[in-house]
Amino acid sequence: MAAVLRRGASFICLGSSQLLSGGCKHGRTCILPFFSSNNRNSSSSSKIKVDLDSSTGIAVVKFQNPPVNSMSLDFLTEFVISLEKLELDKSCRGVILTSAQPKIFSAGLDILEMYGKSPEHYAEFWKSVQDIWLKMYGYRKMTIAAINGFSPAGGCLVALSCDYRIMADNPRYRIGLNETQLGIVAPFWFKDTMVNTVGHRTAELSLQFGLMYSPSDALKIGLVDQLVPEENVLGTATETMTKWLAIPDHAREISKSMLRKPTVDRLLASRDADTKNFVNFVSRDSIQKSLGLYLTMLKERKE
Ligand SMILES: CCCCC/C=C\C/C=C\C=C\CC(=O)SCCNC(=O)CCNC(=O)[C@H](O)C(C)(C)COP(=O)(O)OP(=O)(O)OC[C@H]1O[C@@H](n2cnc3c(N)ncnc32)[C@H](O)[C@@H]1OP(=O)(O)O
Repeated sequence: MAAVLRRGASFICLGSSQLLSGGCKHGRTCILPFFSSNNRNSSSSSKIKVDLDSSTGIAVVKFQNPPVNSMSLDFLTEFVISLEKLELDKSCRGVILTSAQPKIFSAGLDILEMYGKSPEHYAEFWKSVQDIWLKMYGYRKMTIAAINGFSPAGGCLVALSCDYRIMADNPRYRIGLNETQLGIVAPFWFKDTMVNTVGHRTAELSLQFGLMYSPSDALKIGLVDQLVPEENVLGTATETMTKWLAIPDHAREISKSMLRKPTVDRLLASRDADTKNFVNFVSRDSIQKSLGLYLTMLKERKE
């Protein structure tokens, strides 16, 4: 089991062979955070970097999983633990998600986690995908996606699960739920998240074609809320967060919950069936073949 080590203002999770303290979620052992007295608390595990400024209440969570921030099981586990920790931290009021990788927000789910593995592995992976969406879509604190690069499929879902989306105005970037182009199907909660953001008709076109939108088209359909020059993405996200934080937390939080809880509850009511569906679907020979061809296509593009 991969170790999650957070140094400085942080906590440490280790595999079961290195037990150090009481249990935490995800079957890992955690030493809970120790914060220094200054206003900035930084922590960096291998794939997620967290920088919390407790004087403003704003945390920046950076994806750092080169080359493309694909969401592997380890990435998702570290990501959900970071969000949980920030949700419990009273000095944090809002979270900005962005990427430490140039030109890529996230390439979405790690296709290698869905290819050539056992049914048990697919189930474990899918539960971690559900976990991150449930955490993000129902997150109590304000969230902004600062989308500084390509954002297909799972990357788009993460952005859609935030309260506000700011994207770099670079015409080369793309964002969208492109699952059908890989020969797979976005599950109902990906679809619900898209419908809740862009409306039913746009989602029909978007999901069936697996459309990837340029930043200006994404703005037109309401998939993102704002475009800014690439170098201003994080700065604008911080300014925007400051404006949102002028709203009393409890009022914003209850409003968000009223709007999103029914969507979250749909998955909570059928998590096991959804996992079984995924495992059956992804284990099919035809789906494995599609994913294999897509991986080959990604590699051959470079040659
Ligand atoms: C009815 C029942 C329904 C039940 C539900 C069933 C199924 C639902 C299933 C799944 C839902 C999945 C959602 C997803 O997120 S799938 C992932 C979709 N992602 C993509 O399509 C993105 C693919 N990648 C790209 O387009 C480009 O890589 C990108 C534009 C992001 C970056 O381009 P760039 O040129 O910079 O980099 P590359 O050279 O292409 O890539 C470098 C390296 O990384 C590998 N790679 C890229 N993306 C992924 C990925 N998502 N997973 C794993 N690996 C990835 C790529 O192959 C290169 O590898 P290498 O050649 O260096 O070894």
